[in-house]
Amino acid sequence: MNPKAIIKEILEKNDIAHVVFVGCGASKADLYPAKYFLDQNAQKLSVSHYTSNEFNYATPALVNENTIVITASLGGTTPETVEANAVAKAKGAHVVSLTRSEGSPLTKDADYVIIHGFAENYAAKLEKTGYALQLAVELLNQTEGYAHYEDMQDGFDKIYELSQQSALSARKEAKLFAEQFKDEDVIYVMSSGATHEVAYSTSVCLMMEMQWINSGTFHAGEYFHGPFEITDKDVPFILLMNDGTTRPIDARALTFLERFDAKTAVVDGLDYGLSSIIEKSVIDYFNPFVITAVFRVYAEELAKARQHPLTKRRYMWKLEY
Ligand SMILES: N[C@@H]1[C@@H](O)[C@H](O)[C@@H](COP(=O)(O)O)O[C@@H]1O
Repeated sequence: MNPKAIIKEILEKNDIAHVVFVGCGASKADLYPAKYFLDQNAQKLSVSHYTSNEFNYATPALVNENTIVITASLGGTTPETVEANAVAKAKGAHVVSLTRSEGSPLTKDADYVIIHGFAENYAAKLEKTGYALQLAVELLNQTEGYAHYEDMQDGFDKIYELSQQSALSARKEAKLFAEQFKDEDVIYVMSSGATHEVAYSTSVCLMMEMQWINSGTFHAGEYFHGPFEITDKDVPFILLMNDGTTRPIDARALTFLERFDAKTAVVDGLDYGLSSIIEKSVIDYFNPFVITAVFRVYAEELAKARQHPLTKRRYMWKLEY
């Protein structure tokens, strides 16, 4: 079933007052644009976003038959996300799960399953984010109404191709980035708006997990409330810049980084032509797609330059924990 039909069917059963997004690591971060969209646009729906075990151990009181719980797990086996489905179902919530693994444990307690791509190309890696956002848009439109619904549909029609092409065009810049940053012991990552948790997953997954590089991450607005004290010549930062409402937040951070000659890699939605194909009314929500696709190429080049494959682990899938 597609997101529109899923939301329609749920609304035929119950009124929906709450939506809760649940996942771990990149799968948590990939749900963030949908949460951000609803935060920005919903007048009545309440919205929250949890790492799975926080949801399991401290389940919010509002999880009931008037709640949709949207979970995501790429492999469909992350135990705490599988458990989140059981917790949500036991409370009577409507459970929608996003995974690329048909028949995986995650699907057991899910009322609805959406299977997404991943490995096929750079665009496929964005499908999880896209389906979550589509579910959010449908929920808003079918409950409260949403004035820019058509602009969003148009965006969904175009964003995958743009992101794929953007990633393919980024190889040269990515190689430069890799050469410049390959010997760094620590790299800080920041962004704002719907891209805020792309910065988070870039830091915790691509830097720490997949490259074993120390990293910290914070909202670009928070940079001025602590982190900027470590800014100095050649201190390494990655700034994921949005082409949209929160650009002034990112730009303010960039100005400060440049003022003190920090070593700054910028991936900017503006450079990839987002505004030429996406309506201004909804552009904020599509920045994470293009920036995620482009930064994947940066991470691949960093891995090559450091001779540390993105797949290398010492604990994950090797130990019980
Ligand atoms: N690099 C990934 C994480 O980013 C991922 O989110 C987590 C959970 O995996 P899954 O999405 O399969 O639940 O596993 C690894 O850590």
